[in-house]
Amino acid sequence: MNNEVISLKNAYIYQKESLILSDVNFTIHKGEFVFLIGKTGSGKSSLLKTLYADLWLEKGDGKVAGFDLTTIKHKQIPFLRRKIGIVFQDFQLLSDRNVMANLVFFMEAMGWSKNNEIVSRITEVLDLVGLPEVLHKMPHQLSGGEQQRIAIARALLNNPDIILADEPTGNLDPEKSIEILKLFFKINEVSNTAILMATHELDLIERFPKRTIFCDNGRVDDLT
Ligand SMILES: Nc1ncnc2c1ncn2[C@@H]1O[C@H](COP(=O)(O)OP(=O)(O)OP(=O)(O)O)[C@@H](O)[C@H]1O
Repeated sequence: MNNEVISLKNAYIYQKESLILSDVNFTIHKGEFVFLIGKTGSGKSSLLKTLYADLWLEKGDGKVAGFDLTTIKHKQIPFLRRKIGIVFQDFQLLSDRNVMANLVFFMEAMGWSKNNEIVSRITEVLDLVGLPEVLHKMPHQLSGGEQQRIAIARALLNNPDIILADEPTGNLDPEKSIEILKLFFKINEVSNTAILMATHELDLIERFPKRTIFCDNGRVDDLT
């Protein structure tokens, strides 16, 4: 059985006409945890955006969760996104509604319709991120670390094949960053979801060594 969730072969990553990364080659399998490191501006976000089809893969081959990035049609992108959980640095919760309404909004957009299934999945993911009691809180009533946990819960709702996390600890202090990283390790272990986490915080990687892919000078090296 092919258990690849990401595969890039001779891929070239562009932002409009600018070539950002050349000849990118790596594969990530189901259940792997991988760091994506590189300085600011080295192309980590551009690479992740290509993986969730926010940028087109114009040259080379790429597959994510069974979708071919070179031939994917616009109308298939929501189906690709259902197989990927995306976590951003700035959490991106809807500030005008509570945690429950944030998660319900996302699930309805993703096609969930049965109330009992929605409620039971929300309970499961909030338990998994260690925040079962915050359903009725507004985002501004939560700390940064808690908001990021809710964003991670949201990313887990569809039981994705992989989570793509773009600097998820970038807005958090060192102690909270480690808590979030440990939460990703737990999710990776418990649900066997692959995780690709972009960071420029080398101290995190030194402390918790894992497979690491490195963006530098327009190239990507698999350091493992
Ligand atoms: N929307 C855009 N249009 C044109 N160029 C862009 C765009 N977004 C990013 N770039 C350029 O692409 C290059 C890579 O940026 P990218 O954001 O992918 O790097 P990064 O490693 O994620 O950095 P950071 O950690 O600061 O987000 C940079 O030179 C940046 O200026």
